Amino acid sequence: MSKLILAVPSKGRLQENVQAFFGRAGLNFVQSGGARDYRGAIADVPDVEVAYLSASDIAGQIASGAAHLGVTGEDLIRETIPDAEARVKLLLPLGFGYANVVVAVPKAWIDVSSMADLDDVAEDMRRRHGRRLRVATKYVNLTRGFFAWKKASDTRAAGGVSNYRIVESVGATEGAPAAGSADIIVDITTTGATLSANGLKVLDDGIMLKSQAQLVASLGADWSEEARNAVRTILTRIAAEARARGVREVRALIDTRVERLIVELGARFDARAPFGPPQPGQPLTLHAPKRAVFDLVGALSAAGAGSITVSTLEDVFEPSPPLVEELFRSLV
Ligand SMILES: Nc1ncnc2c1ncn2[C@@H]1O[C@H](COP(=O)(O)OP(=O)(O)OP(=O)(O)O)[C@@H](O)[C@H]1O
Ligand SMILES: O=P(O)(O)OC[C@H]1O[C@H](OP(=O)(O)OP(=O)(O)O)[C@H](O)[C@@H]1O
Ligand SMILES: [Mg+2]
Repeated sequence: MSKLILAVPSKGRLQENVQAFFGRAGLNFVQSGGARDYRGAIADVPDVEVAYLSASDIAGQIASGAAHLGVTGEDLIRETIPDAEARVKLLLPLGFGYANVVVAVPKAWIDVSSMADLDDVAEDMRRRHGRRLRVATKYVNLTRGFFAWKKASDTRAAGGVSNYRIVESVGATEGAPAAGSADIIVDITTTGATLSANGLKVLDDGIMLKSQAQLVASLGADWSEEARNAVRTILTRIAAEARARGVREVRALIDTRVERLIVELGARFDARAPFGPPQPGQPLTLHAPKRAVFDLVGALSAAGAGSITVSTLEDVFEPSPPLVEELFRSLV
């Protein structure tokens, strides 16, 4: 019997958000031992082992199949797993951990603002000084891919950045140009404060990836019966919470031709009547996308509704949530 391994960040900027995200879905982590125990469980969901790891280790464990399910940054997934499409399934973007992976050069390079300009600089260095442009980064694979892609898609015959070499950097990458160990960098940024403090600027077309935290599943893990049941429970709760966040419940007392009205409101506002037409004298219950709520209220008023209430919901359980179905389809 093999449990579902759920890998979550043990530290860093994603950790708190991840705990809160699972908490909202009614999935509460319990640590089995003391705070130094890096394994845990989820209260009331059997057959789950929670593994507390660093954000970059999570990408590796999902790739290898050591973990079934995890949360980490898309930047780390794309960097660590070259054939990501074949090995992992990105299930849900989580709306936190936003950051861009960017190409940044010294602000002092005033006439360099695009990748094409950068290529000119690189070419110049090679011709005049016989050396290659040095790029400090920990995103080695993403950088190689982006620089080659730029080359392929550039309309100029000699476009792209070809004459460069990567200087691997594990920390304080932004300091590399000032320290003289590289000419430019590729790194992750959110506010841009660190780049700015180091006298660097992002190239206009230098955004390589817009990243955020993702819920990901491993396609290569051992998907035992227990693991499948556990993931179904977890994803069903997550889907119910996510669905609830996007809709509002609208209730209104309507006395005429409710069936036709339901069809019409469905077409106009994507509103649904999860419990069908009400008994006479009872209010109609609709679920509608948050953004359509006030238009829907207007339409209900126009149709003669008396009082109308709008409420938020905690969870909306659907018979077979797409999140669950999609994962099971790709596991086969
Ligand atoms: N401003 C940011 N800088 C860096 N990472 C960010 C930022 N905002 C969100 N992230 C996301 O958080 C992930 C993990 O970053 P974090 O700094 O929390 O990990 P870490 O604890 O530093 O890990 P490691 O020790 O392996 O570097 C990043 O890969 C990225 O997806
Ligand atoms: O654009 P900003 O908002 O300034 O954020 C970007 C900085 O934050 C991250 O470092 P972090 O604080 O995670 O430290 P680390 O290098 O130890 O991971 C990242 O590596 C950048 O250095
Ligand atoms: Mg960090």
